Amino acid sequence: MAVREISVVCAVDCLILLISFLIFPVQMLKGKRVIITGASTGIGEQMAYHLARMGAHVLITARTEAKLQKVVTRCLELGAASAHYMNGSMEDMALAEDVVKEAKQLWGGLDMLILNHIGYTYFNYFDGDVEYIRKLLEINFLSYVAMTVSALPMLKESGGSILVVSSTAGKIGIPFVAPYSATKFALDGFFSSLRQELIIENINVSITLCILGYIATETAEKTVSHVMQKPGAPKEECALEIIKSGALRKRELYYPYTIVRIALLIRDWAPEFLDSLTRNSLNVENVKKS
Ligand SMILES: NC(=O)C1=CN([C@@H]2O[C@H](COP(=O)(O)OP(=O)(O)OC[C@H]3O[C@@H](n4cnc5c(N)ncnc54)[C@H](OP(=O)(O)O)[C@@H]3O)[C@@H](O)[C@H]2O)C=CC1
Ligand SMILES: C[C@H](CCC(=O)O)[C@H]1CC[C@H]2[C@@H]3C(=O)C[C@@H]4C[C@H](O)CC[C@]4(C)[C@H]3CC[C@]12C
Repeated sequence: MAVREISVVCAVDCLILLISFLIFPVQMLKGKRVIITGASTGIGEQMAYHLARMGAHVLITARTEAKLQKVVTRCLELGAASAHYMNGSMEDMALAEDVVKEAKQLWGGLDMLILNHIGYTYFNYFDGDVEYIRKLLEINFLSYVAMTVSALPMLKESGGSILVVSSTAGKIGIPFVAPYSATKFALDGFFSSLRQELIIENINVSITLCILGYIATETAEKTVSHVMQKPGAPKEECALEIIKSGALRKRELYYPYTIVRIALLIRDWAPEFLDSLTRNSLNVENVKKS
């Protein structure tokens, strides 16, 4: 991409960030009751910290209790109105429902449900393991549906928001992530259809689908840095953009905006060209069949 294009892209990004900052008063989240799943590390952890700084009540989930305890402690230091955790695997649909019950127990209601966790994801040629796909669908998709079903009554009462964290791999065909991509495409199908039904029924619950490019989290860098030709985007800024898009009840978030938005535009007008661009954006020679 020539220098001129890069400067235009950066200028557009800066303008978008400036506008969204100007129209997003941080006090919007003060006192709000928020569940964040997958918040022991990565983007989820950063979302918990941003919400804490905004004075929200947070209930965070993941499997690793020790990490959750540290995040809760940090959230309280940062100014959270309250901070609690529940640990367990989202393979267990009962846990998905119990987290929502805990929010009702703690707060008597819920304002924002942030569905963010994912199960172990490899970055390699699909190995034919159908059982792995079944398990990943349970963790990355069905648990999101189960939590939504449990949370909807409280969200209808509060006029709240559902934030679904997805990926460009949930909108376009990217090699080496077939099982993961299937779970993210499923999220788009289910939540985009549910959003239509909520509008038809005049139910004031927003659904924001967050389409993310490569983000510099520890897990992602460990998994793909050897294949990526550019560094990931900052997880802290990504987390803030997710929260802002949900608070402003946006239909979809694209982050990094320009990269993801251009990819989706090319997808609709020249899909084969995008497929070629995507393959060329990776050091595919570094992906060794396991
Ligand atoms: N990083 C990136 O490049 C991109 C990320 N995204 C999306 O952003 C979201 C967050 O990604 P990222 O921060 O990188 O992920 P991380 O791997 O950093 O964090 C994943 C979180 O999910 C938890 N988790 C893992 N397995 C389970 C399980 N079985 N049950 C419950 N919780 C579980 C982890 O904690 P624990 O292990 O303790 O359970 C952790 O808190 C995901 O939805 C991902 O698809 C989208 C595009 C790009
Ligand atoms: C390579 C993709 C970016 C293509 C581009 O040119 O922008 C990345 C976009 C989404 C990434 C995957 C993702 O959604 C998160 C997964 C998180 C796991 O921890 C492992 C890494 C991911 C499979 C990650 C891999 C790079 C992307 C496909």
